[in-house]
Amino acid sequence: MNTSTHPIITFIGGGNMASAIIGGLVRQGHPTSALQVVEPWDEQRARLAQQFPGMTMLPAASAELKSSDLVVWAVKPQTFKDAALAAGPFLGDALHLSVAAGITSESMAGWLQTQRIVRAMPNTPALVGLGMTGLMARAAVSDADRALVERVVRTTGELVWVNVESDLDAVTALSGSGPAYVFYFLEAMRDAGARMGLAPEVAQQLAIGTFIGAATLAQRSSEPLQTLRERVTSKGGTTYAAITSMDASGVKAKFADALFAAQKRAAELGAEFGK
Ligand SMILES: NC(=O)C1=CN([C@@H]2O[C@H](COP(=O)(O)OP(=O)(O)OC[C@H]3O[C@@H](n4cnc5c(N)ncnc54)[C@H](OP(=O)(O)O)[C@@H]3O)[C@@H](O)[C@H]2O)C=CC1
Ligand SMILES: O=C(O)[C@@H]1CCC=N1
Repeated sequence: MNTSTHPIITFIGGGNMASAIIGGLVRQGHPTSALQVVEPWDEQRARLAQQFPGMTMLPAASAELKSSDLVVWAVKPQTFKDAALAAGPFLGDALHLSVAAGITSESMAGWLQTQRIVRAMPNTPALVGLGMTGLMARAAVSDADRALVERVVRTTGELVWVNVESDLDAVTALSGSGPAYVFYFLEAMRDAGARMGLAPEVAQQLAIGTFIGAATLAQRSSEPLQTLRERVTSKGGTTYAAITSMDASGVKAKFADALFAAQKRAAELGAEFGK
Protein backbone atom coordinates (compact mmCIF):
# COMPACT_ATOMS: atom_id res chain seq x y z
CA MET A 1 0.00 0.00 0.00
CA ASN A 2 1.39 3.43 -0.85
CA THR A 3 2.11 5.53 2.19
CA SER A 4 0.29 8.75 1.16
CA THR A 5 -3.23 9.29 2.52
CA HIS A 6 -4.76 8.60 -0.87
CA PRO A 7 -4.47 5.09 -2.29
CA ILE A 8 -3.57 4.72 -5.95
CA ILE A 9 -6.69 3.53 -7.71
CA THR A 10 -6.50 2.03 -11.19
CA PHE A 11 -9.55 1.59 -13.38
CA ILE A 12 -9.46 -1.11 -16.04
CA GLY A 13 -12.03 0.18 -18.52
CA GLY A 14 -12.89 3.88 -18.62
CA GLY A 15 -16.54 3.81 -19.72
CA ASN A 16 -19.83 4.83 -18.07
CA MET A 17 -19.39 3.12 -14.72
CA ALA A 18 -15.72 4.01 -14.30
CA SER A 19 -16.53 7.67 -15.10
CA ALA A 20 -19.28 7.69 -12.47
CA ILE A 21 -16.96 6.33 -9.76
CA ILE A 22 -14.06 8.60 -10.77
CA GLY A 23 -16.47 11.56 -10.62
CA GLY A 24 -17.49 10.61 -7.07
CA LEU A 25 -13.88 10.19 -5.94
CA VAL A 26 -12.78 13.51 -7.42
CA ARG A 27 -15.78 15.35 -5.94
CA GLN A 28 -14.77 14.00 -2.51
CA GLY A 29 -11.19 15.23 -2.90
CA HIS A 30 -9.34 12.19 -4.21
CA PRO A 31 -6.45 13.72 -6.21
CA THR A 32 -6.44 12.86 -9.91
CA SER A 33 -2.69 12.23 -9.56
CA ALA A 34 -3.65 9.11 -7.56
CA LEU A 35 -5.95 7.78 -10.31
CA GLN A 36 -5.01 5.75 -13.39
CA VAL A 37 -7.21 4.45 -16.19
CA VAL A 38 -6.53 1.74 -18.75
CA GLU A 39 -8.84 2.45 -21.70
CA PRO A 40 -8.05 1.31 -25.24
CA TRP A 41 -10.50 3.66 -26.99
CA ASP A 42 -8.64 6.92 -27.91
CA GLU A 43 -11.72 9.15 -27.87
CA GLN A 44 -12.80 7.96 -24.44
CA ARG A 45 -9.29 8.45 -23.06
CA ALA A 46 -9.27 12.02 -24.42
CA ARG A 47 -12.73 12.69 -22.91
CA LEU A 48 -11.65 11.44 -19.47
CA ALA A 49 -8.35 13.33 -19.61
CA GLN A 50 -10.27 16.54 -20.33
CA GLN A 51 -12.88 15.91 -17.64
CA PHE A 52 -10.38 14.87 -14.94
CA PRO A 53 -7.03 16.56 -15.70
CA GLY A 54 -4.03 14.98 -14.02
CA MET A 55 -5.10 11.32 -14.23
CA THR A 56 -2.67 8.83 -15.74
CA MET A 57 -4.31 7.59 -18.95
CA LEU A 58 -3.00 4.35 -20.45
CA PRO A 59 -4.07 2.71 -23.73
CA ALA A 60 -3.08 -0.74 -22.42
CA ALA A 61 -1.86 -2.47 -19.29
CA SER A 62 1.80 -1.68 -18.57
CA ALA A 63 4.38 -1.39 -15.78
CA GLU A 64 2.72 1.79 -14.35
CA LEU A 65 0.02 -0.46 -12.90
CA LYS A 66 2.46 -1.92 -10.36
CA SER A 67 1.84 0.99 -7.99
CA SER A 68 -1.92 0.27 -7.74
CA ASP A 69 -3.41 -0.20 -4.27
CA LEU A 70 -6.90 -0.81 -5.59
CA VAL A 71 -7.86 -2.02 -9.08
CA VAL A 72 -11.42 -1.33 -10.21
CA TRP A 73 -12.58 -3.65 -12.98
CA ALA A 74 -15.08 -1.71 -15.11
CA VAL A 75 -15.01 -3.60 -18.40
CA LYS A 76 -17.88 -5.51 -19.97
CA PRO A 77 -18.23 -9.13 -18.81
CA GLN A 78 -17.46 -10.16 -22.40
CA THR A 79 -13.97 -8.58 -22.29
CA PHE A 80 -13.13 -9.23 -18.63
CA LYS A 81 -11.03 -12.35 -19.09
CA ASP A 82 -8.80 -10.88 -21.82
CA ALA A 83 -8.37 -7.67 -19.82
CA ALA A 84 -7.53 -9.63 -16.65
CA LEU A 85 -4.97 -11.84 -18.36
CA ALA A 86 -3.36 -8.77 -19.97
CA ALA A 87 -3.20 -6.64 -16.80
CA GLY A 88 -2.74 -9.39 -14.16
CA PRO A 89 1.06 -9.69 -14.50
CA PHE A 90 1.47 -5.94 -13.74
CA LEU A 91 -0.78 -5.76 -10.71
CA GLY A 92 1.38 -6.85 -7.78
CA ASP A 93 -0.57 -7.40 -4.56
CA ALA A 94 -3.44 -4.96 -5.17
CA LEU A 95 -6.97 -5.24 -3.82
CA HIS A 96 -9.49 -5.86 -6.64
CA LEU A 97 -13.00 -4.44 -6.97
CA SER A 98 -15.14 -5.60 -9.89
CA VAL A 99 -18.33 -3.92 -11.04
CA ALA A 100 -18.93 -6.39 -13.89
CA ALA A 101 -22.29 -8.15 -14.00
CA GLY A 102 -22.16 -11.90 -13.57
CA ILE A 103 -18.39 -12.54 -13.52
CA THR A 104 -17.76 -14.47 -10.30
CA SER A 105 -14.99 -13.80 -7.82
CA GLU A 106 -13.93 -17.43 -8.37
CA SER A 107 -13.26 -16.70 -12.07
CA MET A 108 -11.39 -13.53 -11.11
CA ALA A 109 -9.30 -15.38 -8.50
CA GLY A 110 -8.23 -17.85 -11.19
CA TRP A 111 -7.33 -15.15 -13.74
CA LEU A 112 -5.63 -12.79 -11.27
CA GLN A 113 -4.12 -15.34 -8.87
CA THR A 114 -5.32 -13.50 -5.77
CA GLN A 115 -8.04 -13.80 -3.14
CA ARG A 116 -8.23 -10.04 -2.37
CA ILE A 117 -11.42 -9.58 -4.37
CA VAL A 118 -14.60 -7.61 -3.72
CA ARG A 119 -17.49 -7.57 -6.18
CA ALA A 120 -19.76 -4.56 -6.49
CA MET A 121 -22.97 -3.91 -8.36
CA PRO A 122 -23.39 -0.12 -8.65
CA ASN A 123 -25.88 1.84 -10.72
CA THR A 124 -25.71 4.97 -12.88
CA PRO A 125 -27.26 7.44 -10.37
CA ALA A 126 -23.70 7.20 -8.97
CA LEU A 127 -23.07 9.94 -11.55
CA VAL A 128 -24.98 12.38 -9.33
CA GLY A 129 -23.89 10.90 -5.98
CA LEU A 130 -27.18 9.00 -5.55
CA GLY A 131 -25.98 5.53 -6.50
CA MET A 132 -27.02 2.30 -4.78
CA THR A 133 -24.32 -0.37 -4.69
CA GLY A 134 -24.43 -3.99 -3.54
CA LEU A 135 -21.08 -5.40 -2.33
CA MET A 136 -19.75 -8.89 -1.65
CA ALA A 137 -16.25 -9.78 -0.38
CA ARG A 138 -14.38 -13.06 -0.65
CA ALA A 139 -13.60 -14.64 2.72
CA ALA A 140 -9.91 -13.66 2.55
CA VAL A 141 -10.67 -9.93 2.28
CA SER A 142 -9.55 -8.09 5.44
CA ASP A 143 -11.55 -5.52 7.38
CA ALA A 144 -9.08 -2.85 6.22
CA ASP A 145 -9.72 -3.81 2.58
CA ARG A 146 -13.50 -3.70 3.14
CA ALA A 147 -13.12 -0.27 4.70
CA LEU A 148 -11.16 1.00 1.69
CA VAL A 149 -13.82 -0.30 -0.69
CA GLU A 150 -16.56 1.34 1.41
CA ARG A 151 -14.69 4.65 1.33
CA VAL A 152 -14.51 4.53 -2.47
CA VAL A 153 -18.07 3.38 -3.03
CA ARG A 154 -19.58 5.89 -0.56
CA THR A 155 -18.32 8.71 -2.78
CA THR A 156 -21.02 7.60 -5.25
CA GLY A 157 -23.94 7.08 -2.85
CA GLU A 158 -25.24 4.33 -0.57
CA LEU A 159 -24.15 0.71 -0.24
CA VAL A 160 -25.30 -2.63 1.15
CA TRP A 161 -23.22 -5.77 1.75
CA VAL A 162 -24.51 -9.22 0.81
CA ASN A 163 -22.93 -12.43 2.12
CA VAL A 164 -23.91 -14.84 -0.63
CA GLU A 165 -22.28 -14.10 -3.99
CA SER A 166 -25.24 -15.27 -6.08
CA ASP A 167 -27.33 -12.56 -4.35
CA LEU A 168 -25.39 -10.07 -6.49
CA ASP A 169 -27.33 -11.36 -9.51
CA ALA A 170 -30.53 -10.30 -7.72
CA VAL A 171 -28.96 -6.94 -6.82
CA THR A 172 -28.06 -6.56 -10.51
CA ALA A 173 -31.65 -7.28 -11.54
CA LEU A 174 -33.07 -4.88 -8.96
CA SER A 175 -30.81 -1.86 -8.53
CA GLY A 176 -28.05 -2.40 -11.12
CA SER A 177 -30.46 -2.44 -14.05
CA GLY A 178 -33.14 -0.62 -12.03
CA PRO A 179 -32.53 2.92 -13.30
CA ALA A 180 -33.45 1.70 -16.79
CA TYR A 181 -36.84 0.50 -15.50
CA VAL A 182 -37.44 3.90 -13.93
CA PHE A 183 -36.57 5.65 -17.21
CA TYR A 184 -38.86 3.21 -19.01
CA PHE A 185 -41.77 4.11 -16.70
CA LEU A 186 -40.97 7.79 -17.05
CA GLU A 187 -41.12 7.45 -20.84
CA ALA A 188 -44.44 5.61 -20.58
CA MET A 189 -45.92 8.25 -18.24
CA ARG A 190 -44.65 11.12 -20.40
CA ASP A 191 -46.01 9.54 -23.58
CA ALA A 192 -49.41 8.83 -22.01
CA GLY A 193 -49.55 12.40 -20.68
CA ALA A 194 -48.75 13.72 -24.15
CA ARG A 195 -51.50 11.54 -25.66
CA MET A 196 -53.89 13.16 -23.18
CA GLY A 197 -52.97 16.53 -24.62
CA LEU A 198 -50.18 17.78 -22.31
CA ALA A 199 -47.03 19.22 -23.84
CA PRO A 200 -44.43 16.41 -23.71
CA GLU A 201 -41.98 18.51 -21.69
CA VAL A 202 -44.71 19.32 -19.16
CA ALA A 203 -45.68 15.64 -18.98
CA GLN A 204 -42.01 14.71 -18.47
CA GLN A 205 -41.60 17.29 -15.71
CA LEU A 206 -44.70 15.94 -13.97
CA ALA A 207 -43.51 12.34 -14.31
CA ILE A 208 -39.96 12.99 -13.02
CA GLY A 209 -41.19 15.15 -10.14
CA THR A 210 -43.66 12.44 -9.17
CA PHE A 211 -40.95 9.76 -9.07
CA ILE A 212 -38.62 11.93 -6.98
CA GLY A 213 -41.44 12.95 -4.64
CA ALA A 214 -42.84 9.46 -4.15
CA ALA A 215 -39.39 7.87 -3.69
CA THR A 216 -38.40 10.55 -1.16
CA LEU A 217 -41.69 10.09 0.71
CA ALA A 218 -41.12 6.32 0.80
CA GLN A 219 -37.55 6.81 2.03
CA ARG A 220 -38.53 9.22 4.81
CA SER A 221 -41.69 7.44 5.92
CA SER A 222 -41.70 4.58 8.42
CA GLU A 223 -44.95 3.27 6.93
CA PRO A 224 -45.19 0.27 4.57
CA LEU A 225 -45.24 0.99 0.83
CA GLN A 226 -48.74 -0.48 0.66
CA THR A 227 -50.04 2.06 3.19
CA LEU A 228 -48.50 4.92 1.22
CA ARG A 229 -50.12 3.57 -1.93
CA GLU A 230 -53.51 3.12 -0.26
CA ARG A 231 -53.38 6.71 0.92
CA VAL A 232 -53.35 7.88 -2.69
CA THR A 233 -56.13 5.50 -3.63
CA SER A 234 -59.46 7.12 -2.75
CA LYS A 235 -62.40 4.73 -2.79
CA GLY A 236 -64.01 4.78 -6.23
CA GLY A 237 -61.54 7.44 -7.39
CA THR A 238 -59.02 7.85 -10.20
CA THR A 239 -56.09 5.94 -8.65
CA TYR A 240 -58.40 3.02 -7.92
CA ALA A 241 -59.32 2.97 -11.61
CA ALA A 242 -55.64 2.98 -12.61
CA ILE A 243 -54.48 0.31 -10.13
CA THR A 244 -57.47 -1.91 -10.99
CA SER A 245 -56.50 -1.59 -14.67
CA MET A 246 -52.86 -2.53 -13.87
CA ASP A 247 -53.93 -5.49 -11.73
CA ALA A 248 -56.24 -6.72 -14.51
CA SER A 249 -53.31 -6.59 -16.97
CA GLY A 250 -51.00 -8.43 -14.55
CA VAL A 251 -48.45 -5.58 -14.44
CA LYS A 252 -46.90 -6.70 -11.11
CA ALA A 253 -46.36 -10.26 -12.35
CA LYS A 254 -44.94 -9.03 -15.67
CA PHE A 255 -42.60 -6.72 -13.79
CA ALA A 256 -41.41 -9.63 -11.65
CA ASP A 257 -40.82 -11.66 -14.84
CA ALA A 258 -38.60 -8.84 -16.14
CA LEU A 259 -36.45 -8.84 -12.99
CA PHE A 260 -36.10 -12.63 -13.09
CA ALA A 261 -34.99 -12.34 -16.75
CA ALA A 262 -32.28 -9.87 -15.69
CA GLN A 263 -31.17 -12.12 -12.80
CA LYS A 264 -31.00 -15.11 -15.16
CA ARG A 265 -28.96 -13.09 -17.68
CA ALA A 266 -26.47 -12.09 -14.95
CA ALA A 267 -25.90 -15.76 -14.12
CA GLU A 268 -25.60 -16.60 -17.84
CA LEU A 269 -22.99 -13.87 -18.36
CA GLY A 270 -20.96 -15.40 -15.52
CA ALA A 271 -21.22 -18.90 -16.98
CA GLU A 272 -20.53 -17.76 -20.55
CA PHE A 273 -17.66 -15.33 -20.00
CA GLY A 274 -16.25 -16.60 -16.70
CA LYS A 275 -14.60 -19.71 -18.13
N1 LIG B 1 -23.83 0.83 -17.12
C1 LIG B 1 -24.43 0.43 -16.00
O1 LIG B 1 -25.54 0.89 -15.62
C2 LIG B 1 -23.76 -0.58 -15.11
C3 LIG B 1 -22.70 -1.32 -15.56
N2 LIG B 1 -22.13 -2.26 -14.74
C4 LIG B 1 -21.01 -3.06 -15.20
O2 LIG B 1 -19.94 -2.18 -15.44
C5 LIG B 1 -19.10 -2.72 -16.44
C6 LIG B 1 -18.78 -1.62 -17.43
O3 LIG B 1 -20.02 -1.17 -17.99
P1 LIG B 1 -20.11 0.24 -18.68
O4 LIG B 1 -19.24 1.21 -17.96
O5 LIG B 1 -21.54 0.53 -18.86
O6 LIG B 1 -19.44 -0.14 -20.09
P2 LIG B 1 -18.67 0.79 -21.11
O7 LIG B 1 -18.69 0.07 -22.43
O8 LIG B 1 -19.15 2.19 -21.01
O9 LIG B 1 -17.17 0.77 -20.53
C7 LIG B 1 -16.27 -0.29 -20.70
C8 LIG B 1 -15.00 0.30 -21.26
O10 LIG B 1 -13.96 -0.68 -21.20
C9 LIG B 1 -13.18 -0.55 -22.37
N3 LIG B 1 -12.40 -1.76 -22.61
C10 LIG B 1 -12.66 -2.78 -23.45
N4 LIG B 1 -11.66 -3.71 -23.39
C11 LIG B 1 -10.77 -3.26 -22.49
C12 LIG B 1 -9.51 -3.75 -22.00
N5 LIG B 1 -9.01 -4.91 -22.42
N6 LIG B 1 -8.86 -3.04 -21.07
C13 LIG B 1 -9.37 -1.88 -20.61
N7 LIG B 1 -10.55 -1.35 -21.06
C14 LIG B 1 -11.24 -2.02 -21.98
C15 LIG B 1 -14.20 -0.28 -23.42
O11 LIG B 1 -13.57 0.26 -24.57
P3 LIG B 1 -14.22 -0.11 -26.02
O12 LIG B 1 -15.54 0.57 -26.06
O13 LIG B 1 -13.20 0.40 -26.98
O14 LIG B 1 -14.36 -1.62 -26.03
C16 LIG B 1 -15.13 0.71 -22.73
O15 LIG B 1 -14.71 2.05 -22.90
C17 LIG B 1 -19.83 -3.90 -17.07
O16 LIG B 1 -19.20 -5.08 -16.67
C18 LIG B 1 -21.24 -3.82 -16.50
O17 LIG B 1 -21.76 -5.10 -16.24
C19 LIG B 1 -22.54 -2.44 -13.45
C20 LIG B 1 -23.57 -1.71 -12.97
C21 LIG B 1 -24.30 -0.75 -13.76
O1 LIG C 1 -27.15 -4.15 -18.46
C1 LIG C 1 -26.12 -4.58 -17.91
O2 LIG C 1 -25.68 -5.71 -18.21
C2 LIG C 1 -25.41 -3.74 -16.88
C3 LIG C 1 -25.41 -4.41 -15.53
C4 LIG C 1 -26.38 -3.64 -14.71
C5 LIG C 1 -26.70 -2.48 -15.51
N1 LIG C 1 -26.13 -2.52 -16.67
